[in-house]
Amino acid sequence: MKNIHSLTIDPLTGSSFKTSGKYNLHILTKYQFNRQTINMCQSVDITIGVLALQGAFREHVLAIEQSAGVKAVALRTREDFEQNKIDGLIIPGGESTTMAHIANRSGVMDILREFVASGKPVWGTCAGLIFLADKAQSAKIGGQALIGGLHVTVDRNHFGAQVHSFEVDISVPVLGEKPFHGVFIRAPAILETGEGVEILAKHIDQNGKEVVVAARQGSLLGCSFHPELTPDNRFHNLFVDMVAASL
Ligand SMILES: NC(=O)CC[C@H](N)C(=O)O
Repeated sequence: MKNIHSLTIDPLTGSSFKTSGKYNLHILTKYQFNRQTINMCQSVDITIGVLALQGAFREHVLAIEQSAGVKAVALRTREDFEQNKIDGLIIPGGESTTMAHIANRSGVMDILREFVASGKPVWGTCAGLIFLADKAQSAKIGGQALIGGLHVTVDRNHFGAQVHSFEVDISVPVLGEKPFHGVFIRAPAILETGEGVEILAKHIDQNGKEVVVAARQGSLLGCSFHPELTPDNRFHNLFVDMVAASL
């Protein structure tokens, strides 16, 4: 059989590129196409910052650095933000009230708000989702500072206290057909979504109510659970694709 090359067509733009191998017509989802584009462009030089004030930031750094051509940097201080040109930012799980307290005390809060306003991709997981939300219910007495930007109302600890933490496979169509294993630890839920918010995943809560557990709004991504605590890198790949597409 003559040696021919694969022809991969992006279903959205119709553009195509050759890959080594045989001419077989692959129709990829936009997500898969981006993935292959990123993989092909190994020289893509992306730096993703992970807010490291508190919480599960190390796990995000490790997960991000499994993506070819992507560097992750832990950010704590104003100087860290000033000394690193970052293309995207992850706000990890932990305790949103603590993060807000430290961010305010260290002068990082306004940098975070400026970064969100810049339009560069930002991903909040669990406490990070709360931090990114415009509104938070069940906030601490006296209220807690939020970065804002994601037009949602979240309910802190929606699924209960630590002892009610759970793991469950959920459907996240944007990642493909295979369910994603969600690790919910004193997790929030999104109760209201505003303009421009795309719902990516839902879950039935302990009261039988369907709540949103993952959403995207332009360059902002949020989820109630902890993808960094699973070996499944699809959520991190989705975020890397968002960052790559924004460059
Ligand atoms: N795992 C987590 O990030 C928990 C979030 C925490 N319950 C909060 O309200 O900030």
